[in-house]
Amino acid sequence: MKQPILVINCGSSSIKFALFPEDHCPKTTFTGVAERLGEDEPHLILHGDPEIRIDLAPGSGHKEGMRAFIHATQDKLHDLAGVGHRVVHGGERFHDSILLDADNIAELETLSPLAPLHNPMNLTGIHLCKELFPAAPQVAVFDTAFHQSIPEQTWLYGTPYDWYEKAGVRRYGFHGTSYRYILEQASQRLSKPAASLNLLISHLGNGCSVCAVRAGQSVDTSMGLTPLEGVVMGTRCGNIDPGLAQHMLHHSDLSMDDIMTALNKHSGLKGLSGIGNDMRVLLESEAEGHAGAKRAINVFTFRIARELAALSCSLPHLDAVIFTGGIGEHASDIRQRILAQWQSMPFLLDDQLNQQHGDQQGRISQPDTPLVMVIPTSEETMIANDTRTLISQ
Ligand SMILES: Nc1ncnc2c1ncn2[C@@H]1O[C@H](COP(=O)(O)OP(=O)(O)O)[C@@H](O)[C@H]1O
Ligand SMILES: CC(=O)OP(=O)(O)O
Ligand SMILES: [Mg+2]
Repeated sequence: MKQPILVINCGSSSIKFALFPEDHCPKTTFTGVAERLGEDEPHLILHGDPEIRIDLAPGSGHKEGMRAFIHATQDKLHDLAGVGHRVVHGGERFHDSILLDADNIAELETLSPLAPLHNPMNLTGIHLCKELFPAAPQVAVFDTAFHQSIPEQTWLYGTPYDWYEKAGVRRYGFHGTSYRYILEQASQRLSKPAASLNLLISHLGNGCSVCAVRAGQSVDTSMGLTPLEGVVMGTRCGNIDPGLAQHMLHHSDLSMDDIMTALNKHSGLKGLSGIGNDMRVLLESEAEGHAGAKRAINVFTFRIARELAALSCSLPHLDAVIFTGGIGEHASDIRQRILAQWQSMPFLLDDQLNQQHGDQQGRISQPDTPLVMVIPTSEETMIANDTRTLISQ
């Protein structure tokens, strides 16, 4: 094989790895995932036939997961043409994907407090690859880049304006690489130019957000200054009253740091259910009558419906609602319950198509009702494409 491109997609609790051929080809040659990092039973899965599972030492985090992947696949990682990294927060400084150098890596370090569950891990990957593959150029692809088109009235908070001027307090939005991929896919599947499409896209993974795309551009999204704002997620609370933090400071023995950790890591589906953040487990538990699982799923689906309805405010009309991400792609019951919670819209799903996660085009709705689609995302494909483009310039 010619020189491959390695893609590293560091999420909050997982790392997805993919190896792509250097020439233009959307197919991966190899993929793997490190999961449950920093939690119980962290492990690495190398996809293929047979699939290989490697258990990591208890307490292993992103660095250990990445080292284990590179160790287990070193025979495939010779002569890399380049490495593409997902970087979640690009702040106001990075509007597009970049070739990494010492200066912009130093600038990236300053953005870590704005995405504490992500950017430090993204930088871990960048530093490790620099050490292990010193000859390979590295590229950063930002979640925030797709949301540069959001208008000021939407990205400003109602806080004192000098907080924005002095401290960069504004809404940025995330999961943009996924939204960019879904927009391209929707354009192909609907045979319409991307610039003509008005969409609501729901990226439901461990982190969850929704995005309004008007005429092919992001015009609103649910995440804000950090990936904590918006809908209820796996372990994150989503929108809350900021007064809640002071209330908890006075009515518990928690410090501000403890409260932030709770809002980021012990809230959402995990905090509401008391079981965990894995939607598969929650659906099974709910079916067995677990009250916490039912409560968590009800709050989760309602908050997503509410946010979708709020974002529809920016669209002249709606061409399609699209579900993606681990939950959006695989949990038919969750999709159905979200749409049922949006009472003013006449959504009508085709049960069979919903169960099978869409027809060839991805459609799950009945004819002559608002179009609803399921499209599997691939942030890795977008990262590989941008890496190819930047390293060949
Ligand atoms: N078959 C399934 N049914 C329901 N939920 C699923 C299924 N497969 C994956 N999920 C859920 O998807 C979520 C993880 O999504 P993913 O997009 O892989 O996350 P990440 O944010 O780490 O990239 C988990 O809540 C997981 O339970
Ligand atoms: C931005 C974000 O929440 O990413 P993830 O879903 O990978 O945690
Ligand atoms: Mg993700």
